[in-house]
Amino acid sequence: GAKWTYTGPDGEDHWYKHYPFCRGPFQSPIDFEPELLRYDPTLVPVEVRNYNLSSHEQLTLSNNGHSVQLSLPPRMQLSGLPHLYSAAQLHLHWGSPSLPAGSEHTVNGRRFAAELHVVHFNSDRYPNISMAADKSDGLAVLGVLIEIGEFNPAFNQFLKYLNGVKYKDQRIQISAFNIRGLLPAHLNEYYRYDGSLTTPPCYASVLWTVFKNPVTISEKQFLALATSVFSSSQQESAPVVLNGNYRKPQNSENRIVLVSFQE
Ligand SMILES: NS(=O)(=O)c1c(F)c(F)c(S(=O)(=O)CCO)c(N[C@H]2CCCc3ccccc32)c1F
Ligand SMILES: [Zn+2]
Repeated sequence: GAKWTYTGPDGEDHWYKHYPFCRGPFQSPIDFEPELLRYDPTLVPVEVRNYNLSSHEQLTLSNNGHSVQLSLPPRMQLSGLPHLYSAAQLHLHWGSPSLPAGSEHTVNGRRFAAELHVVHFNSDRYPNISMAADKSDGLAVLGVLIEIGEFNPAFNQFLKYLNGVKYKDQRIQISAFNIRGLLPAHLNEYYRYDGSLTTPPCYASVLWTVFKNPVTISEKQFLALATSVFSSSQQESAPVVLNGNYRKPQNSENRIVLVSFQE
């Protein structure tokens, strides 16, 4: 597809020119402002299956020029949602050293340092993510808000390999690890709403679950993420550092955000 970036002439305000859905309804991310929240006692804790991958297994870590992503096996599944969803990949959005606030979702206007997304597709209905990506009931993404604090050994299981994917289109095989360790301790408190991919093609195909409780990574881990990878390929003369790769909050259009917790 057409190239897109987070700033400049191909930045988010221009995405709609090649990707019309980016100007459509139900766009993500949004700001979780108090007036939109509605407690829903039927929201059960998210259940993850087979997230504890064996270190004998290998995963592909890659730099797609927009984020660093880790491929995930479809036997990793989500239950407790309207359908069974199988994992496809995880990736991150983060800020920059000068502006260490790069989460996509914000809470009452507060932007966190970074945000992890674990992308799943509706495996009750679709054979793979490509067939599911543009269907209204196609995807379910788990969002984990990240703030700077204690060192996080789980994130280091893939952050330690960033120098192997410095440039766009680089990919390496890494040892798998327990992906559950990247999520907050408790999966019972979350925001739930119908939204979209936060990158082109912006399909309104995502059931979002953003956990209320952030996780931490250390300042050093954040700086490694914010300074180690480039959106440019190795061949290009001028390296362009990849950071600030978050879309700004979209119009919530009076959408209700269900919450599984009471203040
Ligand atoms: N924030 S977000 O909305 O979760 C989100 C991203 F931000 C993001 F960059 C990606 S991407 O890395 O694939 C770059 C462009 O789509 C995805 N890809 C998903 C959805 C699109 C189809 C597809 C196919 C295979 C694997 C993953 C995906 C994405 F879902
Ligand atoms: Zn994302």
